[in-house]
Amino acid sequence: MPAAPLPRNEIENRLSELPGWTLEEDRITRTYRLPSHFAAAGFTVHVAQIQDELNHHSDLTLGYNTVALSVNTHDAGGKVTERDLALAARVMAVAPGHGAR
Ligand SMILES: C[C@H](O)[C@H](O)[C@H]1CNC2=NC(N)=NC(=O)C2=N1
Repeated sequence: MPAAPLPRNEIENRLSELPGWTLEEDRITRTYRLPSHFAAAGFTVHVAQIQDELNHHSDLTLGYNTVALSVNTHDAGGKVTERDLALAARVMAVAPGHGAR
């Protein structure tokens, strides 16, 4: 998958298809709220599995009942690329199954 930095307008356009995800200082971020701490921990493990599968890893933070992701592409100098958006889309697809919103 290409790891070329994307222009801001393209990122913003693509984020319109990723509800809740925002662009903050060359990172895309999203905080999910879960029904319980245990659900949040399980969601964290699932996200880690997806990240290893994609070989693309966010800063993944587990809170009491939240899971926060913040990601850009290190190999592209810390800029947002298709790889970040692909990760966000995969996470978005599995979130409902965990009760994450
Ligand atoms: C060697 C390994 O393939 C690279 O370091 C991978 C691992 N996970 C990664 N994660 C992120 N966010 N950006 C990268 O460029 C990246 N590269």
